[in-house]
Formats: sequence, structure tokens, C-alpha cells
Amino acid sequence: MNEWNRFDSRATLDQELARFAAQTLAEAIETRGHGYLVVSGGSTPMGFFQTLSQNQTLDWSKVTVTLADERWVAPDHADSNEALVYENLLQNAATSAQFASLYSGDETPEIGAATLDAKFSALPTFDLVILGMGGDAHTASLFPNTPALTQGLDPQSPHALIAVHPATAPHARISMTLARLLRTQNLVLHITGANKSKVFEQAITPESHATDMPIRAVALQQQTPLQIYYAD
Ligand SMILES: O=C(O)[C@H](O)[C@@H](O)[C@H](O)[C@H](O)COP(=O)(O)O
Repeated sequence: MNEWNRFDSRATLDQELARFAAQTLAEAIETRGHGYLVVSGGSTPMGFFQTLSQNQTLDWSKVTVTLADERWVAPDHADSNEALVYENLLQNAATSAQFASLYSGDETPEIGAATLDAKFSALPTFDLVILGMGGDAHTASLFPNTPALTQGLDPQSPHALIAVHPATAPHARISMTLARLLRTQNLVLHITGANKSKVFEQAITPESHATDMPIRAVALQQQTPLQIYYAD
């Protein structure tokens, strides 16, 4: 179920992923009048964001962008994924896109998840979800060995959002559950560097467990085919 798309350079990867995203969103607008794109934070997607933001043929006013996860910080904080998306993706041609924030402003991500869960559960099937992965095999904010992981990886979870307190990364987080992330027409894992490729390969070996390597649950699920976009 995993299809690798390997590119010679990160620049080519960014261009091809931007082309795929734009084409997917254009088809969604054509068939149902609106496109839904879920992106991830971190450093990997910056070039992709900047490339996609320059696409002038897409009717961005009919696109909603949201995030797979968010750090529980105000949107003007340097570590906010929302800030990253505004500064790099919702620019140029893409300024007319709508953005659905995962940050409610509540004191904790637990309250935020409760506040926003109904809204994110009710969003239609996404057109494209683009995940990243950390060197510890977390994806979105589904971190290894966190109490919230059981619910986060439950394919039958009735929740779209959970609160996460990673022991190994800064900030409390809010994350989409795997169940919500998989309700998408297209699922992409965007990774760069030989180390991440090795981590992914290790996660899918029979000896690995999703509690230690959450990306395993994404890679081995049978609901939505996973496309891996990769460059060294
Ligand atoms: O908010 C976040 O941190 C992310 O959404 C997270 O899941 C990210 O995708 C990976 O940690 C990869 O991050 P890098 O691209 O920085 O390696």
C-alpha cells in the first residue's frame, strides 16, 4: 500500500509535490466546489509551501487549508505551525485561501480539543493530507509512548482531535487523530534525508510496534494508500 516517489533533489520534490497538490485541489473544486488540504509543520514543508503558494491557476478562494497538528502556542509565537503556514503558504496567489486553525486560544490543548472536535469531525473528507515524520517516528503530533497515543491511533476513534504532551519535544500539542487523518482521498508522507528513510523502513519491520514508532500505523493501515514523497 506504500508507493515511493523518489526525487533527485529537494527542489524537484517540492515542485512535484506542489504540482500534485494543486492538481488534486483543482479536481476537488471541479467535482464538489471546494478543496480541503491538510498540511504539517516542521522545517521540511517550507519549500513546498512557497512553491505551492505561487500557483496562480488554482481558485484559492475555494480551498480550505488546515494542519495535521499544532503546538499549543499563540499564532504569533515563533514555534506556531499556523504562523509557518501564513508566512509560507498563504502568500502570493494563495492569500485568498481559507484557514481552519487548530488553536482555540483555550488554556490547555485538552480544552481546545474539546472545543474544536465537533468542527473538525464535521469537515468533509479531505482531498489531500500531507504528513511529516520526526526522527523518532512520530507523525502529526502522535508521539511515541505518550498516553494519548492509544486514542490517537485508534482507527475507530470518534474524535478528530486529541491533546498530546510529548516528553521529547517542546510544547503541548493538539493533533488530529489517525482516524480523522485517514478520512482523505489522498495521503502523502513528505520526508527528506537518508536517516528518515531508514526510520520509516525500520518502523515497518515485523519487530517494530506503533507505540514506539507511530508512523508504522500510518504505513500499515489498509484504508487509504500512502504515497511517500522523498528526496535525500
Ligand atoms: O508540528 C510538528 O512538529 C509537525 O507537524 C511534525 O509532525 C513534523 O512534521 C515532524 O516533526 C517533522 O519535522 P521536520 O520537518 O522539522 O523534520
